[in-house]
Amino acid sequence: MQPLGSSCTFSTEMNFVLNGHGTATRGTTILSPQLVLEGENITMVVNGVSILNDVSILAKNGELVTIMGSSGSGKTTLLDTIAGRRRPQSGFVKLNGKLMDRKLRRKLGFVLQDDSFFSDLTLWETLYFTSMVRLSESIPKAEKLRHIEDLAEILGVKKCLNTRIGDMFSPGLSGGEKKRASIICELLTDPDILLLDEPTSGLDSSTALTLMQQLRKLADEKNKIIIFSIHQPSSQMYHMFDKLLLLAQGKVAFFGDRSDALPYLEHMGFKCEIQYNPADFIMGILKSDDSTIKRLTDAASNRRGAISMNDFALNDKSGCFTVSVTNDALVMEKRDYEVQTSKLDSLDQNILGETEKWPTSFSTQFRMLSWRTFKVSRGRILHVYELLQSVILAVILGLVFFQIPQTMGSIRDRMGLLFITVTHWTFAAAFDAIAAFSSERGVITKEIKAKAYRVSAYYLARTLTELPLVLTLPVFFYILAYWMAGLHGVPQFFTSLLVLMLSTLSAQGLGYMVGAAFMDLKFGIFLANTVILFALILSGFITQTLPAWFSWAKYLSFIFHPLSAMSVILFQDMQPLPCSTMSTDTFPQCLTNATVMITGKDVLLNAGITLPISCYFTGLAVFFLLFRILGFVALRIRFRGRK
Ligand SMILES: Nc1ncnc2c1ncn2[C@@H]1O[C@H](COP(=O)(O)OP(=O)(O)OP(=O)(O)O)[C@@H](O)[C@H]1O
Repeated sequence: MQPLGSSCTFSTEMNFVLNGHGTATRGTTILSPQLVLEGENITMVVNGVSILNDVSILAKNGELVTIMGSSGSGKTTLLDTIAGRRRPQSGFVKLNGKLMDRKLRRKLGFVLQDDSFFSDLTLWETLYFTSMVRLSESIPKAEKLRHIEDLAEILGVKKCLNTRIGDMFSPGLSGGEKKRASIICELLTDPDILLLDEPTSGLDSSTALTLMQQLRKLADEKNKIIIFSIHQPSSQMYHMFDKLLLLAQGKVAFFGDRSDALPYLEHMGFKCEIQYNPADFIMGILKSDDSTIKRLTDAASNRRGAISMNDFALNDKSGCFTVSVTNDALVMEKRDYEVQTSKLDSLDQNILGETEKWPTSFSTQFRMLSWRTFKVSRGRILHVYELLQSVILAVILGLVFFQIPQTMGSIRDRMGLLFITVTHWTFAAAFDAIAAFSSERGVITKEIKAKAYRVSAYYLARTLTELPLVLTLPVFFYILAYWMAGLHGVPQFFTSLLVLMLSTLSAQGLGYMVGAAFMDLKFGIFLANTVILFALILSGFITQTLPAWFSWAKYLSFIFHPLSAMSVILFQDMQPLPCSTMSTDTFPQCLTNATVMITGKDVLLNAGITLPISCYFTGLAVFFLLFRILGFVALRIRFRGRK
């Protein structure tokens, strides 16, 4: 007798039950496949190396389809291709005969091998965000919350709902709990198809078995298509699978019912002794020498051809069909594929439904992303170390420049204080934004690729939510440093603080731009460092001896504008100061007339600050907007949607 879940689920001898929603459930087994997922002759070549070669796979409702193969055989690449994360050179992925597109991919959940989360969020917060953003707004909130509880219960993580996800620096959930958390994240959206890349890796054998039982239950009770890769399933797990796809060196070595795998391999000369774990036995074969692999993959490929030639597969649309050994089995397969292949085109494509472009509205996405950004960024930007650094640096600066006297000799000191302040917050804000993009890369890439939300909602939520956070420490710093240094004038304090805030936000915008464009921490830091140093050199505060033909370049420095604006604010109304012996180099007029008074205008002219303050504010605003707009463009290009 065929085990439950084999391709004989089509057999009329079995007991079929359709539930009230028209979805077939296994009571329990399906009469006809409502959903058939086909991967058809998929070939993937990267840098001239063939990673997948003419691989086909087919799965129907209620099936657990397992991809096995040694490391590097192409399992992840195949799952990525089915999920639409990678585009094959040739071949297609279809659902009910319809090419998978962005909308159909909504029916699909993908649990990655190394899933990424925000480590500072609790499991509940992670699941809450997912359900609020990825589940339709027509579902009441209470129902979404119940759904979270139910899934947490089913997958055995209810007790750790309030535990932080954690990371290598501050542990939280265990590896197995994280794995189950990522499965719940995907299950929350109730996908018809669930892809899992090595869901049992890193789990102990009993947790792995429990997880497999849960997946089996999902396939049986919720009638889902579940396709996953696995390395070393136990014998007990192996017998839960419906279909097996064996991959070796990117080629199919076998695809068919799990129950047919061992007879087929025996037919090919590999007999599995009764005491062996079949999975270990199969993995052993898949790690054989090149000639054995070639024999297996050629045989699998020829057999497909032979069956086609014999017209067993009829109009085989999938290009993949169960290879069986005995004549009886072939007859059985023929009947299956008659049903399957003839139905692929005629399958009710209405079952695919009209999927909304986005699961939730822009405002919901924005609200939830802001909620999450605030929780995640608050801990990062206002971290106790950052706070300590700001206080210590402000106090040191305040002490070094303590109550600077209003003399000619101190003009340079005051400029130095401004320079240090603006430079420090420029580096801090830019690097923080780059580091944040780099650390979030995994999560947002996964979510945006899954079309969970719009890039614009993410970017807007990110930039607006982080705005007050990123300004908190500079404001705090400036209050301490300004008043300790004795830079007098309340209006001057507030206006110069405004400039510092705008300057910090421009630098953060630069970080967004670089971070979004590259998302590689090392390169991002290198690039931002180079740009900031270049801007500093051009700012006119390090050297004033730029060649005349190059003097315009200072306007391209986003640091020149805030430094100039702050200088205007602090020096233009300065009390005129008499020349001193130290000022003759700086102010030549002191040479000719020692009684001349140096005004704030002289100081500014001497520093090359000649324009009205409004021009510097305009320059600042231009950089503030430009960096942010370019950041958005970079992000859009990075996540340009596939149709
Ligand atoms: N972008 C890429 N550039 C070059 N080679 C790649 C690329 N992506 C995958 N490969 C190669 O393709 C092969 C298949 O990779 P894949 O990750 O699909 O294997 P796998 O079977 O999932 O392995 P594992 O079990 O170790 O996760 C590997 O040899 C890998 O190095």
